[in-house]
Amino acid sequence: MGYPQPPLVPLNMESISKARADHNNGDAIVASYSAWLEKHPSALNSFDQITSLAHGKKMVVFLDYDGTLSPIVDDPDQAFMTDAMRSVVREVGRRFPTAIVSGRSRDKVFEFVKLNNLYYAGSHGMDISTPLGSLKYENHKHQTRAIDEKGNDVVNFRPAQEFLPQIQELKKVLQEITINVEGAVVEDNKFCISVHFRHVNEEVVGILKEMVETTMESYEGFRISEGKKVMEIRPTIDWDKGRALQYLLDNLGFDNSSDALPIYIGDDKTDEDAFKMIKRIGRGFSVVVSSTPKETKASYSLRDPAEVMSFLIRLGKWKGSI
Ligand SMILES: O=P(O)(O)OC[C@H]1O[C@H](O[C@H]2O[C@H](CO)[C@@H](O)[C@H](O)[C@H]2O)[C@H](O)[C@@H](O)[C@@H]1O
Repeated sequence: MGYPQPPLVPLNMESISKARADHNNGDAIVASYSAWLEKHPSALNSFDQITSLAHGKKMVVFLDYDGTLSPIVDDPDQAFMTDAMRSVVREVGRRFPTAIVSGRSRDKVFEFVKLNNLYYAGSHGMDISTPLGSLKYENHKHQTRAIDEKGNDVVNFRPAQEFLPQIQELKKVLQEITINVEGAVVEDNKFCISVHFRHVNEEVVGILKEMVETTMESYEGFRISEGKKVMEIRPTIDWDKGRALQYLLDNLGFDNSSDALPIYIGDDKTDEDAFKMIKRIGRGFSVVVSSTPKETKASYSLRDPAEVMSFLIRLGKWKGSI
């Protein structure tokens, strides 16, 4: 008795050449990613090299949130990190000074991460809160003492504070002009605003961008940068994620700052400012999270949040073993 035969699929020249093209395209993508990896080697494969350079130094860990600790998802309000990732970050925070540096408002990113043993820099670094007594300099012009929601004495660093009334007004204007653009979402990130277009019809995205750009022409002192299907609007002050990294690094009270070695992991354009800062200060490690080749100043790479988690697990174990 013979085995049942699969139905015969009729092949034509068109389907054969499409399959060949897909195959060749796949090969080309793999080849270009491999070429990119030569320039930005995997931080996992380079782990021993990283830790040997970090030996005897005080490593300080900086982590972006969206696309780094949580995968990019359709709804910004649902960008949860897994409990497993949270445990790993908690462990890292126990072993190294660790900061979350996000474009989100500080409150919102804290709601996602929910860890008390970390530092938080929200609004692209324009909102940093640190426990009173933890900083070397507590008389910076943008610092104010406050009591946080949990009743702790903290030092808030908010270099864009004076822009707050304008940002609130801007939020309302942006909500009004985008109200009829199906899928557009305006997100309040306290010292900056995100206009999301992930769910806007592709043919309308250009019009939306133009509307936002035209509106912003009447608001001096603001800039627009573009992230993943999002326009990020923030005050044009000399402050970004790189400056936030520098502020924390200089201020966390390391006796000899040349011993402090930053490692920054992030996936988006605004993280490039932190990669540039690491280059400028001439020590530390910059790691871009990307599964496709892209222009970056980062030295190392990781493909996705799953690889970020594997890397952080190894980092924690390494510190525990020395
Ligand atoms: O600095 P980050 O922590 O990476 O924040 C950058 C932006 O992240 C969020 O938007 C991005 O992630 C969303 C959830 O995965 C996704 O839906 C959206 O398309 C992405 O652009 C956040 O909502 C923005 O406000 C941040 O500016």
